Amino acid sequence: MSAALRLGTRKSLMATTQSQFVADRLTGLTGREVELVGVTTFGDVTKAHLTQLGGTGVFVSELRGKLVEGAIDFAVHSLKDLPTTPDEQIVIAAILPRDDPRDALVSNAKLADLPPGARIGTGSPRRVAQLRSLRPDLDYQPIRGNADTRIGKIASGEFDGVVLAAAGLERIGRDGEISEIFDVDAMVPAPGQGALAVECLASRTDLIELLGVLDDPRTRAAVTAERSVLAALEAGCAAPVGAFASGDGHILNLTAVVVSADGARSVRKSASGPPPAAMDLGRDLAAAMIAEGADTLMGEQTH
Ligand SMILES: NCc1[nH]cc(CCC(=O)O)c1CC(=O)O
Repeated sequence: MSAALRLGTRKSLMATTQSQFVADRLTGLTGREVELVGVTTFGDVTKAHLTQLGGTGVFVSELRGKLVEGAIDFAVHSLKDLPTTPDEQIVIAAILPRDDPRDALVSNAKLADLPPGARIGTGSPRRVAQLRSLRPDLDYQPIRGNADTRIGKIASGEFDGVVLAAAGLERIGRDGEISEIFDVDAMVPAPGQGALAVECLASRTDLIELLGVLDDPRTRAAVTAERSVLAALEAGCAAPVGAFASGDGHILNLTAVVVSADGARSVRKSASGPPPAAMDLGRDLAAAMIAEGADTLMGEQTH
């Protein structure tokens, strides 16, 4: 009997739910016991806006610190929250089969049926910009807190709707409150949205091999293309950049969009290629978008 593997997790409902899901799956596939270790991150306790903290990467870096200290063996992250710049000490040992990649509106009405001036909570420039191009007449306001806290601000009357990832809402059992799920063409998702990544130390070759049973090559190819767009645009998770890829294992179809803050202008492009060339597909698409002014549009963003 080997000792239980320690899985470090943030303590939010979404984080513990997805960590427990991965733990159960790993135990089911390998027989290895997994023990959850709760970690409080600075991003969980501060009241500052995430865009001011340098994005959701704050949640990631403290769990990586625990890996380096040896306090935990592996960690589960929403891939969307992982910076595209690699950390030499850390590897993504597995990317799980993707859940619903789409954005969803939690409200008592569909977006088209909300009255002019309705207050919509979302702090994501990508969501605000794309929502503005669908409904320029609504009032978009930043919102903080875990998904359950945000949804609570509808009942309290602070907001008429909030926009969140469908996958996250499903994980915390709040998908019943979704009034509309946006088609990926209307609201291009964030790179990596809906996919979970498992990280461990690059030096733990035994563990990397064990965790590899969780990996889904099709999801990995799709999110590699999406994240490659983001990296080539030199953008982070706070940028108004959407990228979504899907494929059948033989061909990968990638669409990416950069939207101006007011939602009025955008650069949007699609390309297809073989899954092993996912990285190049994303990089080349980003280059074509830059040639059409994508970086100028992004340069206009201010917080
Ligand atoms: N930035 C927070 C975050 N990171 C991952 C998800 C959702 C789950 C996922 O995309 O896997 C969320 C919440 C949201 O955007 O609604």
